[in-house]
Amino acid sequence: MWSEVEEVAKAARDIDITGLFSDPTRAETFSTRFDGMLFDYSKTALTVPARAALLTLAQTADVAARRAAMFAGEAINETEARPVLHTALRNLSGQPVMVEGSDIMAEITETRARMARFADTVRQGPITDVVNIGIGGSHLGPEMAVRALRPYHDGPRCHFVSNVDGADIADTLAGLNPATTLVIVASKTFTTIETMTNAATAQAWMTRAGVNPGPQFAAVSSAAARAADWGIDASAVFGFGDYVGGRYSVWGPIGLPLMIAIGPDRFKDFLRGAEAMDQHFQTATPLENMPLLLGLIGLWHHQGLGHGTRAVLPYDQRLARLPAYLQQLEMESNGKRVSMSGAALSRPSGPVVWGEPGTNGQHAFYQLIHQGTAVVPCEFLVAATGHEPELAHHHRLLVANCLAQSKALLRGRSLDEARALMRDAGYTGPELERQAAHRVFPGNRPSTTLIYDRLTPRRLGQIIALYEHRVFVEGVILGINSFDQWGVELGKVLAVDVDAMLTGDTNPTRDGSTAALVAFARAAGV
Ligand SMILES: O=P(O)(O)OC[C@H]1O[C@H](O)[C@H](O)[C@@H](O)[C@@H]1O
Repeated sequence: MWSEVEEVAKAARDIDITGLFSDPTRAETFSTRFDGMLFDYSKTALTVPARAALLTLAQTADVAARRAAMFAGEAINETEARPVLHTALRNLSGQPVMVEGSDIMAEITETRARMARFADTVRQGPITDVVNIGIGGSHLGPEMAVRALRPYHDGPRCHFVSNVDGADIADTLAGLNPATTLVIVASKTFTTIETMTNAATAQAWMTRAGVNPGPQFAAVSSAAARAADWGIDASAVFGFGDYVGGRYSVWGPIGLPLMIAIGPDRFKDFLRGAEAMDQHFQTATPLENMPLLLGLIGLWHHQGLGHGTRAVLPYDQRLARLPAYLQQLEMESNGKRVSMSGAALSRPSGPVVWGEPGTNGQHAFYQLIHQGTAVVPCEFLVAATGHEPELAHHHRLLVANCLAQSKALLRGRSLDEARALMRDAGYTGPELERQAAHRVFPGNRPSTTLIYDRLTPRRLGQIIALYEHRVFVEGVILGINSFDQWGVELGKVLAVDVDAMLTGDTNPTRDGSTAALVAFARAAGV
């Protein structure tokens, strides 16, 4: 299945990407547009035969059948025996979605309507601040989206607490008024130790201030009974089915802080954007299919060409948390070591994903991207226009920097160009040579750019859904289950054991390193 890709990848190592632009239609041939967005992947070493080999790979892995199975509610999350239906949360079409013979849409629609009523009430006051307590999938999505859509906020301020480190909740609650704060406890399982610890601390904070926490606590959870046991009124508990994975859950009740911040109508626009991407993913031809192409390019760079990481570089300060969000989405989904069957993988699974917004990253790690020894495929995202018309000159500079970076990665600077620079600066002889060597940029470094009109709720929905489906495409072709996360379990179990060591309730372990660290922490008064 991979042999053809391996062959074209071998040939691609000698390709000069700039040379590929001697074809004047390259930018058009290696890009695709959809609903206000242009995805340009022409600044990669992909050629027509290489792309064809990747498309064949997708065909052989039967991505289309797996995609149909996902949307149809088959239990494609095989290690947890569950369907994968986050897409149902944004299904506004009126079409049913069946799970084991019954339509789940009525429940989803009813919950969304309840959320909207709740959000409207909260938005009318006297609540001034909302604190979302959750971690992982119950945190990163709403935090990222709330920040991304700041220009659309017309509700109370939203804050997020995730870390079990008391510093997080202490810093967040400092300055908030318990009488006008709503706490949302967001946990799919309602057992996560960080979230339950923070929720109890928030409850005590309110009680200490003489405020009854009862009416000012809401819960978002699949475990409604546990939320009720915890004392949260059933009318303020919003549930979702276990067919929605944590890192795919921003579209439903986990998105409540976003709905409160921007209002139910705009939240619906956010869903509409994702729904449009779902349609596109299912119906667009392979050469126009943005998630399919993004997934194939991911595989091309990591499994094909062996680049170990990829950088996500949003030229958008409001997307500052997108890299963190994508780290969970991509690495928790595709950071696996066995295939669906349980057999060890014969090729690498998902790459390390990292990034920061531009232009900040330029003044930090872009040095390595341009001149380091590792090639880092870069995924740029940028809106053509911002939300501050009076600051349009800032935005133009932002766009210019984004496009300049992909151009610089592509063209680089040759030794001759560097020598000319040094000559102009007055250097001669061996010193000129030495100085010039430091100023060479190898270039020929691949990047893709997603450019869109502006970051509206709809666009954000499209972008997130695009990345979700990209992860799906990569996972199917790698033959792994992108929807479980067994790798996070062991550390949780051991944390309980180590906690008992820290309190002195059990003897230190035979692992000498941990024993020494525990002893140090105890001696310092942990
Ligand atoms: O929503 P919760 O049940 O509290 O889970 C929160 C998070 O913790 C787990 O450890 C998983 O790694 C994440 O996928 C999940 O989103």
